Amino acid sequence: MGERLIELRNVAKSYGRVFAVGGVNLHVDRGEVVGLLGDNGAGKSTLIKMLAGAIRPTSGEILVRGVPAQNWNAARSRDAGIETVFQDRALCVQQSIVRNIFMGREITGFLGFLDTGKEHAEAERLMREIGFTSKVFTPDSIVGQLSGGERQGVALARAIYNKADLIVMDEPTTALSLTETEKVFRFVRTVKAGGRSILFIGHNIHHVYDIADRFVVIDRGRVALEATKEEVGSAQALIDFMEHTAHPQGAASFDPTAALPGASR
Ligand SMILES: Nc1ncnc2c1ncn2[C@@H]1O[C@H](COP(=O)(O)OP(=O)(O)OP(=O)(O)O)[C@@H](O)[C@H]1O
Repeated sequence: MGERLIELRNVAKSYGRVFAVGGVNLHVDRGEVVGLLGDNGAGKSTLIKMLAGAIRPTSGEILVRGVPAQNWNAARSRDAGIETVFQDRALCVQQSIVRNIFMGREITGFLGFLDTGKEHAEAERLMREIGFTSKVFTPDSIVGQLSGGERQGVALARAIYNKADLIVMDEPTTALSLTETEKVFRFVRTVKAGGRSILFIGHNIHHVYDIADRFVVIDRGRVALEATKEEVGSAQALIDFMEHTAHPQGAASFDPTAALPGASR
């Protein structure tokens, strides 16, 4: 098992009397891809916002490499090597690829002036590293002219430039074509091969099953299942489990281990 990069321990978040997340344990180790699944409103976004330091847990602990984090916020999350690629990808569509990659962390040279030559060379290196190359676009191409999958590439290049150890991808394949989804998968595999970790949030269970090593299913703010791919055995078993958790009357008589060949819990 790789180093424990991040751990949420018994973390809860409430808004007034509404519990968005109630007492969740979740961890990501180095070099693994964890799939985070759950219905609409299950609490996935709340969890990743807490990881990103965008919101604070109401209770519970966040541990970074085994050490409890103090005063957790967005800057500390970034410093801890966590980058979140949100659903809208938070890119400036009127700007070039190179400007988007280095936004807020520009490469400067003598007297603090922007070193555009170095930025271009570094952008090309990053794009090669994640297999994001093309005869059509260059680092100067405008992001608004790129496809959804290519925009994901820009967001990932930025995360890699920022030396993220954990990249949180919020529904990265939603609204992508098959070819583009395959590109995103290729990025994920390259990132993993480089020893980084991914937390992959998705609604398409087949996509998440294909790419993840371990799965965490959230249901109404709680962990309904945590299992490795080996334990789960098939995408269909995961679908069956999720259908039962979404229908509580079925869940009462549903034994997840029966639906998950090889499951140990
Ligand atoms: N700022 C907020 N104020 C009040 N309730 C909130 C707030 N943010 C989230 N919630 C509630 O918390 C619950 C979990 O929401 P969350 O957005 O985390 O779910 P999700 O799993 O990401 O859903 P989706 O897949 O639809 O994006 C929902 O019931 C939601 O209405």
